[in-house]
Amino acid sequence: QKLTFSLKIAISSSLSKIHLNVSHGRLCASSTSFSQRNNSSSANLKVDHDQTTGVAVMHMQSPPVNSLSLDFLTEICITLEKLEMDKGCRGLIITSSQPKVFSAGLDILEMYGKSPERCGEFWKAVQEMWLKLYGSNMVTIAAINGSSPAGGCLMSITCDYRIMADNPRYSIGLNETMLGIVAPFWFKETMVNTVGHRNTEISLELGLLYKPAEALNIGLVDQLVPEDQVLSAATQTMTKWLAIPEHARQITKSMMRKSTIEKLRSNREADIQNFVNFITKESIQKSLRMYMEMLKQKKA
Ligand SMILES: CC/C=C\CCC/C=C/C(=O)SCCNC(=O)CCNC(=O)[C@H](O)C(C)(C)COP(=O)(O)OP(=O)(O)OC[C@H]1O[C@@H](n2cnc3c(N)ncnc32)[C@H](O)[C@@H]1OP(=O)(O)O
Repeated sequence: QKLTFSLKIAISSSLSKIHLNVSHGRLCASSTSFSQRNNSSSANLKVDHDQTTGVAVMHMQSPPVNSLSLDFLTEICITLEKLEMDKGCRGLIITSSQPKVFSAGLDILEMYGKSPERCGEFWKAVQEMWLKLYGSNMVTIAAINGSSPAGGCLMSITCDYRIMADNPRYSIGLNETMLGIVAPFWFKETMVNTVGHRNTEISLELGLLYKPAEALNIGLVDQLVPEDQVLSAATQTMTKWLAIPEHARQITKSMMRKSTIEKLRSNREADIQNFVNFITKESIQKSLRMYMEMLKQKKA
């Protein structure tokens, strides 16, 4: 199974290279389509692709809380790759089918008690998801219909636009320090690019999770809507973004993001090594164990 996932990531990476050569200025006409149905027991994603609008909605449905495991990340990467290659898909909305949670972030169990090799494979998949999403030529909108801590927040801020359910029970933020771990430079830079240096400094050092109104106030999300309108608001916003001349929007996006992307692209191996060395430390493993116990206690 491990080999299969490595292979999938490898295929996915090479497709990405092909894509980079052909993606700018692609035509908008819809000729091909990709659809993924939720009728397989292994599928944690449902993709509804409306070929008439060119918009795909990716519903995350990995119970209980859409935590990003290696399997789930691999599934997301393959789906992103297929949609990116599909000329008929110009916009992507990411949302959750799980109640109350957009995504609980990286799967803590992937970082606890695992071999260095497995940790490395996991981190490569995290990088891959970020590279695909942050560098996507599609218009990407996060329809955040639940809590979105850490990796869930990262996923949201890699999108072009964020719409969150106006429910004070939900929160969003890069809370890594609360787990005794450190958001790597590319998490940090994505956050700086979203809310600025000072907000990021406070937010990351304190591991803050923001209520929707606070998140709107610092620009971590762009819009709040009633919970039952998150998807419709995302669809409306998508229409506006898709009305902009495509090549101009794509080049502008690339100009804004390419230095951050390039920094990770040219340092992937070192970044993996850094993660593995850090996460496998005895003291960090202890912090993760305590955090997981705290999560269980909170439930009891
Ligand atoms: C050099 C770089 C080094 C390191 C960089 C690493 C960067 C890490 C990034 C991350 O994303 S770390 C993950 C951080 N995530 C969190 O802190 C979220 C923790 N979860 C929660 O706060 C809540 O679960 C919730 C998302 C708000 C949902 O709350 P709810 O009450 O609805 O559910 P509950 O808490 O009962 O959880 C259900 C079930 O799921 C398990 N769970 C929750 N989150 C995770 C997770 N991220 N990974 C794995 N498992 C998770 C939780 O323990 C429960 O399990 P149980 O049913 O078996 O008890």
